[in-house]
Amino acid sequence: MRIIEARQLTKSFRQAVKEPGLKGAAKHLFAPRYIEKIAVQPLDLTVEAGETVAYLGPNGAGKSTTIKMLTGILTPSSGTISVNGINPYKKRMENAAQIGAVFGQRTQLWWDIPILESFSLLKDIYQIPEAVYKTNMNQFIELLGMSEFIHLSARKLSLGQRMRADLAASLLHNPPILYLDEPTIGLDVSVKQKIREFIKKINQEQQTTVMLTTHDLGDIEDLCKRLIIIDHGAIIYDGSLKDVKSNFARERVVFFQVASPLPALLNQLAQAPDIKLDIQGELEFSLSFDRFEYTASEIVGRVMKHGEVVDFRMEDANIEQVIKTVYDGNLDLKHSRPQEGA
Ligand SMILES: Nc1ncnc2c1ncn2[C@@H]1O[C@H](COP(=O)(O)OP(=O)(O)OP(=O)(O)O)[C@@H](O)[C@H]1O
Repeated sequence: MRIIEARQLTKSFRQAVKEPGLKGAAKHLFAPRYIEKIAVQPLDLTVEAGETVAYLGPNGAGKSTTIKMLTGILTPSSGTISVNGINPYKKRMENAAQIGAVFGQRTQLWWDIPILESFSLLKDIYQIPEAVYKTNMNQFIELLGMSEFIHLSARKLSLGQRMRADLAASLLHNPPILYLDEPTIGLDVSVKQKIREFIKKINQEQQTTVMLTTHDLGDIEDLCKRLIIIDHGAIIYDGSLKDVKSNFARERVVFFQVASPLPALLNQLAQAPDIKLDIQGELEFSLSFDRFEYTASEIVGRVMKHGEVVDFRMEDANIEQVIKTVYDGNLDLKHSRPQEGA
């Protein structure tokens, strides 16, 4: 079942153009100038119930704007959205009842009252039946290890404790959809693990649909079967973590062991601008190259023309580098192509 469906969704903002300094501010006051910033281009997005999706992209790509439209905080400039059959910006209250959301720095807990009382207020706001509330509370306190801080106010909690309390708060009303913004940022390894296990359990047991933004490869590997990458407001990739590597990992390294030194070849390669030579020993060296420019067999063939190759092995850029490239905004789409053979 399709739980989130957006068609040709766009969002533009009017941004003020101001010259720097006092003079610029004064000029803007009398003759304001604006440009239209397209944050989201016509975007089609479908998420099935029970999926866990990582929504990634560099700063300013349009992630928050999309999520804000899905949660009903922002009205789209054009296009349609249906979240569990509801138009989120027209029926904001109804939409709020069916989603949970944890947005990084902002908390939905009351700063100065004990967590337990915040939960109790949320129970009233969402009109959660007593039995559901009790079951969820007990389960969340245990799974997220919250018993030692449940009587403290949000103000007194560490970041990891507050994140756990926020996560629990967002799920008290059993929403079928959960939006998470950087759920493990700044947390230590054991808290990260707890949070990931909790999200996984909720997803598996209750079929909660999860959509999250994260810089953490561990979150993606542990939780998300599907990745959507957005850049300049448009979706540039939608698929698995494994396939993102074959689409975007550019660097490939081949390590060689040769029977005798190959000075002519090495001299020639040292001058090639697009192949990087790294000498490890008299008979061992590696060549790094762009796999969208060369195939590994071309590289191995070149070396074999000059002498006997005893052994060679290949390494691709790791997935961590690919995710870093996503966030640096350096994915080269022109050259991206499906997985090639060696
Ligand atoms: N309220 C606003 N007014 C004007 N421009 C905005 C507004 N909100 C977002 N933008 C612009 O829209 C573009 C997309 O921003 P958005 O916050 O969606 O990106 P993002 O992918 O979430 O980035 P980040 O990872 O930095 O949070 C940016 O160029 C941003 O400057």
